[in-house]
Amino acid sequence: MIEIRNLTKSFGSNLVWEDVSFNIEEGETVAIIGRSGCGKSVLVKHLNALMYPDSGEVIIDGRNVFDLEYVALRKMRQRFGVLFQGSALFDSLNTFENIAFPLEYFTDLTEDEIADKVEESLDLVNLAGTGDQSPAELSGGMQRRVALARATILEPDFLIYDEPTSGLDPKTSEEINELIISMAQNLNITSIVVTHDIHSVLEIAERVVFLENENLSWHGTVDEMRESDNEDLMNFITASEYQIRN
Ligand SMILES: Nc1ncnc2c1ncn2[C@@H]1O[C@H](COP(=O)(O)OP(=O)(O)OP(=O)(O)O)[C@@H](O)[C@H]1O
Repeated sequence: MIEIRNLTKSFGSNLVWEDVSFNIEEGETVAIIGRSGCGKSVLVKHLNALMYPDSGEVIIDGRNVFDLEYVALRKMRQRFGVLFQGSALFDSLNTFENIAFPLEYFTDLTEDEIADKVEESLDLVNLAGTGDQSPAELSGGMQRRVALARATILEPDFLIYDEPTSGLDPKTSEEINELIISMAQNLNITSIVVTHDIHSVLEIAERVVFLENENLSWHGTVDEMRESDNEDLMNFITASEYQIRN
């Protein structure tokens, strides 16, 4: 479990949010939603201490990540995978090499062991046989799947998705949503998804955290969100032009 306790963050005089507290339970998928610039990316960067708060704690397995020293911090960060916005693949490496990269860098596995793992991972994201293609040869959806294979190759406990469906057409977004669900189930990953895409939230998330006006304005289950009378939340959802009430 990840416990976020009373986090406050500002950059100079720009207060991003204050006193944010919520828990992320093991194995669940939590969506972090809110308007552009409300501090979603800044929040997830605190989970693995890529950013430090003004005050507050993030507790993983009983320890505050902001108190960890070099070796423990490195170990903790390796428990996180990140799917970056826009995939962020290395253009000069082919699909196989992109996925193998974390294994080459962080493990002592042999070339054969790495090859086996990469093939397995390609299979899991339905891209078997594409190892020698370059990112430029792949569609946007396929690139996202390669990035997902790379983000999960070290078998992380936690996976952060930064806008996983942005820039994709509805059908491809649907495929990515299904993959996020199957990754969570097959690899028993705890998923944290930053998104504007309410349709995606309804598909993949169990719980929702909504940031607004420098605060955690609302959080609850997806079912509770459908019934919520929180005005800011409803305005945000309405603005996304997606009807969640049938
Ligand atoms: N490294 C930084 N230094 C100074 N200010 C920053 C830094 N990173 C983010 N900010 C500011 O923090 C605020 C929140 O940014 P953040 O990127 O977390 O928003 P977001 O909700 O993820 O937005 P979007 O949906 O557009 O990606 C913004 O005002 C941004 O300018």
